[in-house]
Amino acid sequence: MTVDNSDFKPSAGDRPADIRIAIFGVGLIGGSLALCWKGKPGMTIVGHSVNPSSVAKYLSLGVVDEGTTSIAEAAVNADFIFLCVPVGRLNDYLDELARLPLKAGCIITDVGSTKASVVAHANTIDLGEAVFLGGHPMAGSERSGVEAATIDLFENAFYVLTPTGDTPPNALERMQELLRWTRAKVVVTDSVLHDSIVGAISHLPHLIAVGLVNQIARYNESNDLYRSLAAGGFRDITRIASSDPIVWRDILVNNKDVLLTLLADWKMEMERFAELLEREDGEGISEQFRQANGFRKQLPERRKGMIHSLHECYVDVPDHPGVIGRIATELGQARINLSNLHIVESREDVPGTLRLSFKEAADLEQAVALIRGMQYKVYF
Ligand SMILES: NC(=O)c1ccc[n+]([C@@H]2O[C@H](COP(=O)([O-])OP(=O)(O)OC[C@H]3O[C@@H](n4cnc5c(N)ncnc54)[C@H](O)[C@@H]3O)[C@@H](O)[C@H]2O)c1
Ligand SMILES: O=C(O)C(=O)C[C@]1(C(=O)O)C=C[C@@H](O)C=C1
Repeated sequence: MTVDNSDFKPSAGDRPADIRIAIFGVGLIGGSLALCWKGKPGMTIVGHSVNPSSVAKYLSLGVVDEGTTSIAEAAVNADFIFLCVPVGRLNDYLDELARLPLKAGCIITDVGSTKASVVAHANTIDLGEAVFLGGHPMAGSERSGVEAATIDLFENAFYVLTPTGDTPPNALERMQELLRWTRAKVVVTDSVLHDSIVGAISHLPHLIAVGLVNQIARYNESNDLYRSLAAGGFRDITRIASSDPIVWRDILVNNKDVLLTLLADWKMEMERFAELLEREDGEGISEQFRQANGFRKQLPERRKGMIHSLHECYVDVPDHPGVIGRIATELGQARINLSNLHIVESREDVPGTLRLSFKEAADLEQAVALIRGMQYKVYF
């Protein structure tokens, strides 16, 4: 079942009853969730960290309304508790919460990248009048920490919930209602199935990316050209290798059994390629690419922002200060109505790419001519 909140437009009629949301671990995910609810009528966000300086940072950044290092102070009066810590800590937090007099009907949830173990553990403890409902937003970044949090991180992404047969329907409804503010699409599935699927589309890619980077790093010990010449292809496939080591240690160890099966399949996939290369089977190799191209084209396009323009172009821009401003200024002076500008890639010493969106085809045509006149490469 999927509930699409991507067109959610908060209005007076959506004013929630006064609710208190406790977020344990206000990092990338916890902080981005906090930003979705911060300042909304009737909502109070309490941030928890074991580290007092982290609590101070959450407050100084204005991501939460209140902050504490006390689990009890954060949790006791909460209507919702989001556990946004590494998955290796989830069971400990659940055990701590089980010892507290939580509010009747309090929904405890997590955002962990694995679900089966935390859902199973929650089923073995007495949470009193509180309820556990596993959750996992299928959105994130290789960056971490509250500084990386953004309000639109979950927009148009899928947010997985993993209720069990014991989950009260009302709890699922209340959670879906709260998650409307993230503008994510809520999807409900089984926790074990979740770990098999997410293991394949998320955990295995992270493991492969890290292995590839470390393989090239070893080659680079003999010649620094490996690092110097690494361009878009290597950077694209290895972006996620920069993810947090502790967060990913926990994810991979927690999903070990699934990953060992996936790795066996991956080795067979690589063996298949090796055989094609051994035989110099060009057609076989091309077919592998055709199959991959075909499947990848079916991946859902995830758009953020309200404008879904049909008229877009891409511009390669050198990494010089002010380039983006110059292009926007030239378009403005030509009175071309630019509806959206998205920086697709922008990193040091790597050319950036802009995606320019227009509501009208005529605006796109004018813009392409103008930008090409500025000697930038424009493509579609
Ligand atoms: N990074 C992603 O793309 C992503 C996406 C979806 C879900 N998740 C899940 O979200 C959770 C948090 O990941 P994140 O990316 O926000 O990481 P993060 O490092 O940005 O935030 C983790 C938070 O947990 C706290 N923390 C770390 N170690 C702790 C410990 N031992 N005890 C108590 N608190 C601790 C940190 O202070 C921080 O506030 C993880 O369970 C992860 O699997 C991550
Ligand atoms: O967007 C990224 O960089 C992510 O890695 C997010 C990503 C993934 O796509 O694998 C990573 C971990 C999550 O649990 C969910 C999604």
